[in-house]
Amino acid sequence: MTAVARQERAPAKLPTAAIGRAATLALYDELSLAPKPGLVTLTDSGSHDDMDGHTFMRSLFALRHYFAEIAAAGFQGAGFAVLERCGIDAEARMLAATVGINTHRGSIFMLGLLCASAGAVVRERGGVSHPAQLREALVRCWGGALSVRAMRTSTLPGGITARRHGLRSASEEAAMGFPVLFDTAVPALRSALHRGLTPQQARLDTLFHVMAVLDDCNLAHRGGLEGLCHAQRAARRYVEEGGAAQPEGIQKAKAIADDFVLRRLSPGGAADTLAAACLISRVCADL
Ligand SMILES: CC(C)(COP(=O)(O)OP(=O)(O)OC[C@H]1O[C@@H](n2cnc3c(N)ncnc32)[C@H](O[C@H]2O[C@H](COP(=O)(O)OP(=O)(O)OP(=O)(O)O)[C@@H](O)[C@H]2O)[C@@H]1O)[C@@H](O)C(=O)NCCC(=O)NCCS
Ligand SMILES: Nc1ncnc2[nH]cnc12
Repeated sequence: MTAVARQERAPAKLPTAAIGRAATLALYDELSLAPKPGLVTLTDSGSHDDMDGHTFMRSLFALRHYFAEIAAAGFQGAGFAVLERCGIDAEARMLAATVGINTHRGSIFMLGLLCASAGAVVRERGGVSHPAQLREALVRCWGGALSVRAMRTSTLPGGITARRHGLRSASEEAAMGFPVLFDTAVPALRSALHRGLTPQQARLDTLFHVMAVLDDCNLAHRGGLEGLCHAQRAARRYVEEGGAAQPEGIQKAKAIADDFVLRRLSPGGAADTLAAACLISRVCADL
């Protein structure tokens, strides 16, 4: 399709229930991707000894109404406190479903904010045509509150790790309008799909692009700065060598996955960012 034709395409009418469904499917897109370095897939637990594919499926099922609810809140122009309440309640449902295991806390936050942003764009325009509209709505509607929130002292592992090492936390990424998501993950996914990679290859390629640049607090929490730098170097090399499109793309990804398991590394923040890019590809008429 030409650029002009793309510009002229009207976004399809998108109800908030469809945004919620897209988020649930995006979490499944991420979970079902294999191989994945250190992360849980449907068939292996990666670097985790307390969760597997079933734990994630239970969590995903428990979250399915949350994403539609928070999209509806965004559609209604709700303030940040309402979104935060929805997120906290969803986190409680996740922990009940997984018996206390943190499967999706980062996704509840990140995909929740994106669903709310999609709801706001749908109210204003009827549908979402371009990823930039989501970023603009996020910053305009809740950017101020997110910046205030990012200055609070977190007592959670990710926040503590970010402070200790001077990294950009999940809250700070959100306050800045998710730069890694919009400037790295979405362009990587778009480019891979346009080059004709399969959806699985495109997601794998995107995951590595994200790992190469994200201050992933899960990696630093488990492996210190050394673990984070090791993972970023491995991802950069993989991308420079041709990523998932190279003939040995899957084998090399498997070798990196084995290395991460030996080191107990798990890029949970990159996994959330991949799921968020998959959500955007599902709700935007033009990716
Ligand atoms: C704002 C919150 C997200 C709090 O964040 P904070 O940074 O204070 O602390 P954590 O909750 O510990 O970390 C945030 C999670 O975000 C993911 N993440 C990590 N780095 C980044 C990054 N640079 N950018 C974006 N996202 C990032 C990551 O989530 C994923 O990993 C988790 C699983 O990993 P695992 O290794 O098993 O983790 P643990 O159990 O913690 O440790 P172990 O002992 O096992 O090693 C999983 O959650 C993934 O999704 C970080 O975990 C937020 O908590 C908050 O305020 N929530 C309530 C409000 C809300 O959700 N509102 C929504 C709308 S406003
Ligand atoms: N598949 C996965 N494995 C481990 N942590 C994650 N956080 C988000 N998705 C994950």
